[in-house]
Amino acid sequence: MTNLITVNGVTHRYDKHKVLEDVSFTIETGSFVGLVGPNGSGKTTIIKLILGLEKLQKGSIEAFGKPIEKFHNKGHVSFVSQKANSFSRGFPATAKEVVSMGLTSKVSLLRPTTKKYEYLIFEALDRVNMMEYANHNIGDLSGGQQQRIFIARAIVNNPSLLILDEPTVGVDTENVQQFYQLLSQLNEELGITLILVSHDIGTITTHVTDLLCLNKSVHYHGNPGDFEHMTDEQRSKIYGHDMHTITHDH
Ligand SMILES: Nc1ncnc2c1ncn2[C@@H]1O[C@H](COP(=O)(O)OP(=O)(O)OP(=O)(O)O)[C@@H](O)[C@H]1O
Repeated sequence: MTNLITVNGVTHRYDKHKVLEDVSFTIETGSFVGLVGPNGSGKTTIIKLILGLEKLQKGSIEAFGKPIEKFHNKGHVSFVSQKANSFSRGFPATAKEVVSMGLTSKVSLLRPTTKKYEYLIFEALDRVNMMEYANHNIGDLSGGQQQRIFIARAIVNNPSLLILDEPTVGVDTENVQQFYQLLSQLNEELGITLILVSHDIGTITTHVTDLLCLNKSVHYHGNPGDFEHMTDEQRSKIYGHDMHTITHDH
């Protein structure tokens, strides 16, 4: 397997507050990585650095074999944030239109959608089992259905890497398992490498291929099965209350 992302010795501060310290890890092509850690442990910060949304201060990051400073994301990397599913009822866009926004680099919103792009939009809707909701208003859908539409928007460009930040926030508990199954399908059938940022360490270990525990530094990176077989004491050393060393102030 090749490395899609290589993070090497990254340290990051907000003013004097050090939130990441000497963080190194690799994300292999085709893997499904669960990035977990307590509140304020630096998960969003490392994602922002990988996405080039935060300037690198110390260390290096390579994406697709290029230094992050020189990597131009032309649809290779897609991102779904936890805030994606906050559309209010009656928001004036259909599910189909929301998915088409994922194609904006290829197609102007002002031009009528061509047949080729329609096909891509319906293919993405089909992937997330939301074809029948194509013409529904996004605001009328449930949190879980909206999140599926945002996944469709994120995959319509055929990305190699999909990063999801707490995507199950707002998804009903009974639909969370189905949601994780959908992510596994995207990983296994479409070969999309996934990074799933989550607090939900108990549930995700059964779905991901790699577990990455971050709390300012990397506390565990490896097989989720090995992590599951550890004693509570071992786990809590890696991911427990004694790891809440960083205050959460946002
Ligand atoms: N732009 C910012 N300016 C100052 N401090 C920040 C900024 N963004 C994050 N922080 C602080 O940096 C620390 C790490 O935040 P980050 O959002 O990366 O953690 P997280 O693990 O994603 O947290 P959560 O799980 O709560 O989303 C926190 O203490 C946070 O308050």
